[in-house]
Amino acid sequence: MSAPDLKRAAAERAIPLVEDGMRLGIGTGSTAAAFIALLGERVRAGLSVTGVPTSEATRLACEREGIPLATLEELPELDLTIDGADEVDGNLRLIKGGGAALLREKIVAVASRRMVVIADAGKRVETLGAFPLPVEVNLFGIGATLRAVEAAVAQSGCAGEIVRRHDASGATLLTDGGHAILDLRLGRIPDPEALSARLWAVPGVVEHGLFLGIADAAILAAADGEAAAVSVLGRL
Ligand SMILES: O=C(CO)[C@H](O)[C@H](O)COP(=O)(O)O
Repeated sequence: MSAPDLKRAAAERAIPLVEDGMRLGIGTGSTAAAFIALLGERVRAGLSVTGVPTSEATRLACEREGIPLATLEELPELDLTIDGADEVDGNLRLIKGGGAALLREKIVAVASRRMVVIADAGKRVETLGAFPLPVEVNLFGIGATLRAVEAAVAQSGCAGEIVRRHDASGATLLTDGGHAILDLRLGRIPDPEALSARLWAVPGVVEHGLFLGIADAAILAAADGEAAAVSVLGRL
C-alpha cells in the first residue's frame, strides 16, 4: 500500500467526525489534501460545514472543492480541526510545519474545541526530533535571531544544525505571514516543553512547530498487506 493510500485511509477515518453544521479547522499538507478531497465529496452530497483554512494553499484547495469558508475573525471558535503532522509521540505531542504553515495551523488548532491529527503510521515516534523542527521567525534581524535560537537550543539540552529554509528558486522561503523558517536539525528533543519555553523567549521567534497539549487524538494508518490498518491514539 502506497503512502498516498495510507494518507487517504487516515483521512477517511476522520470524515465521520465531521457533523452537520460544524465549524471546521482544515489543515495543510498532503494528508490534509486527501481529507479536503473527501470533505468536498460530502459537501457536494449535502453536508453543511464552514471551514477555516490553515494556509493559502488549503484555502485554494477548499475553494476548488466548493467547501464554504470563513476566517477565524468571523468564526473565532471552532468545533474541530483536522490536520496532518510531521511527527507524533505517545503523548500526542507533535512536530508540525513541514509545509511552512505552522503559525496558522497552531492558531486554528488552539481555537478549536478538538484537534485530530491524520497521518501515516510512519509519523509515530518514540522521541520527537528526527524531523527538523520548524521555527517561524521575523525577517528583521534574522542573523541575531538565529544566534539566540542556537543558544535556546543548547540551554534546553539539544544540539544540532540550524538551517534557513529556501524555496525551489533558492530564495528564503516566506510563509503565508511573510516570515522565514529556521529548521532545527536536532535528531532528538528530550524535553520538548523546555525547548518550547526557551524558543518562545527569543525575540524574533513568531512561533515554533512543537504542538504540545493541543492534539486530542491521532488517526494513524499503517500498511497491513494490501489493506490499511488504522489505529487511534487518544480519544476520538
Ligand atoms: O505541518 C504541516 C504543514 O505545515 C503538515 O501537516 C505536515 O507537514 C504533514 O504534511 P503531510 O501530510 O504532507 O505529510
